Order: sequence, then C-alpha cells, then structure tokens
Amino acid sequence: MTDTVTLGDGCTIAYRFDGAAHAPVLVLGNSLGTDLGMWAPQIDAFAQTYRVLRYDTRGHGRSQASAGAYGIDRLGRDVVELTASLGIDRFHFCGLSLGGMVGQWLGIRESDRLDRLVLANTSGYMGPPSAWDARIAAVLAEGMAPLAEASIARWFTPGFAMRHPDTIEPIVKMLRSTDPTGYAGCCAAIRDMDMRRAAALIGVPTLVIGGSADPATPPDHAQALASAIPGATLEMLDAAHLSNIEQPDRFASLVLDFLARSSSRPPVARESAESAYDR
Ligand SMILES: O=C(O)CC1=CCC(=O)O1
Repeated sequence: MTDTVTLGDGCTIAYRFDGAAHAPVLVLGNSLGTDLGMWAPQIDAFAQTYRVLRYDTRGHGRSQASAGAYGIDRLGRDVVELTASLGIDRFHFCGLSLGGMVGQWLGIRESDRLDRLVLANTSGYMGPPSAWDARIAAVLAEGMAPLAEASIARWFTPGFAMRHPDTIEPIVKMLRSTDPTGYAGCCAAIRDMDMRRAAALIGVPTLVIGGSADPATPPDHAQALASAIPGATLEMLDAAHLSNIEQPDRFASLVLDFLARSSSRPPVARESAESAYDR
C-alpha cells in the first residue's frame, strides 16, 4: 500500500514498503518520467531479503510536484527526510538514472547512513544544459504526450520494445501521467548537476550498472563514473536505459549479489579520475 509523508518544505512524498519489517532496508529511487512502479520486476526478489522502501521522486507518481526548478541537493534531502521520518537509520540505496544521481549525492553527503550504493544507468554529468532547457520549455508548453516516442526509444532497445508491448505499456502510462511541472523541475536538477569530481568523495561500496545500448547515459558514462568512485565495481547489461526492465533477472541478481558481499569500505580519494564526459 502506498502511503505519504509531508516534508519540511510542505511537499508530500509517496512511498511504500515491501518485505519483512526487521530486514535490512533497501531504498529504491526511480528515473525521470517513471514512478515507484518501475521496480515491479525486482520487487519480489528484493523483498525476500530486504525491507524495500520505494518512493516516488518529487514531482512524479503520487508525490507532489512543487513549483520551480529542483536541484539534486533537494532530491537528496527528500530521501534524508523521508527515511528519517520513517525511523530508518541505515540503508542501502539503489537508483536508476535520476535515481542514481540522487544516489551519488547520498554517497557523498550521507555516507555514514549508507551501507551500499547501486548506481544504474546514470551519469555524473548529463550536459549540455541547453538540451534540458529545451526539454523543460517543451514539456511546460505541450505537456507529456509529445515526449513518449523519443523517451521509449531511449529507454528500450527496438527489439525489446517490439517483442514486449505489454511490458512497455505501463511504463508509457507512467510517463504520460507524470506532472509536467514535476518533470520539468527534475529536468532542471539534471541540467544543473555536475558530480564528475565530487564522485571521488563517495565513501561507500558502490556498484555501477551500465547498459551496452543505453543512448541516454551511454557506456562511457558508466565507465567514467565507476573509475571516479574509489573501489567501485562496474557491470554492463545488454540493455538500453531502463536496464532493470529489459534485463529484470540479471539486474536483480547483480544487485542482490553485490548487497550480500561482506562490506569493506573503500579509501576516499581526493582526486577524481579523468572523465569521458567531455569527449
Ligand atoms: O532522457 C531520458 O528520458 C533519460 C533520463 C535521463 C535522466 C533519467 O532519469 O532518465
């Protein structure tokens, strides 16, 4: 069942729990234009071992769409406030795309509360800002519907989309029902985010998952992110952007195997690796 909490700034965030009450907590952060339902393919597997807390990112699903431009800092603090209000001290975090950007922020700013971090199909920088400005202007003027075709082309390989129309349909529905104000607010957070150097400060064991056919956050972004984070492991899936939907079982086992490994914290490096982002 989905429930809500109201954060300090008055914004209401929707969440739901699955799994045993006293199991270790795994928090899942969704991508731009989806909601907590995007984790449906993994939820049964994750909930066997973990108390899974899924939430709708601000401006998405049943969470409120506050007005204006958001920042990754705001979206990260939403997780801090949500978990604190639910009495959760420590947790693992797995985020995909925008969820993975929030994960990077948490890895830098809240590492004392994080056990392990999974950053899937994400990037430390998704420039140029002008592309996000254009998307924000378009969505505020015309709504979500015109975005659907291009989004699906980034999210799934053509073969998968052709073979699995029933899997794609609820995802398209999530996109179409996203509040344009919330979508635009999150686009602004992505536009203004640059964690290429700060990723070196992530002091939590981290798994980076990339998609070999991901046009939104391409493989070299996953490689650059993994190189920048001390001790991070990189795994590639044969998928486009929503790799947890295109490779559901493989995604679940990568995450579960990684979370189950005995924990040893990586040393915190002060210099970030050379990045591929500017190529
Ligand atoms: O542009 C897209 O739809 C891909 C994407 C960027 C950030 C995110 O969460 O999804």
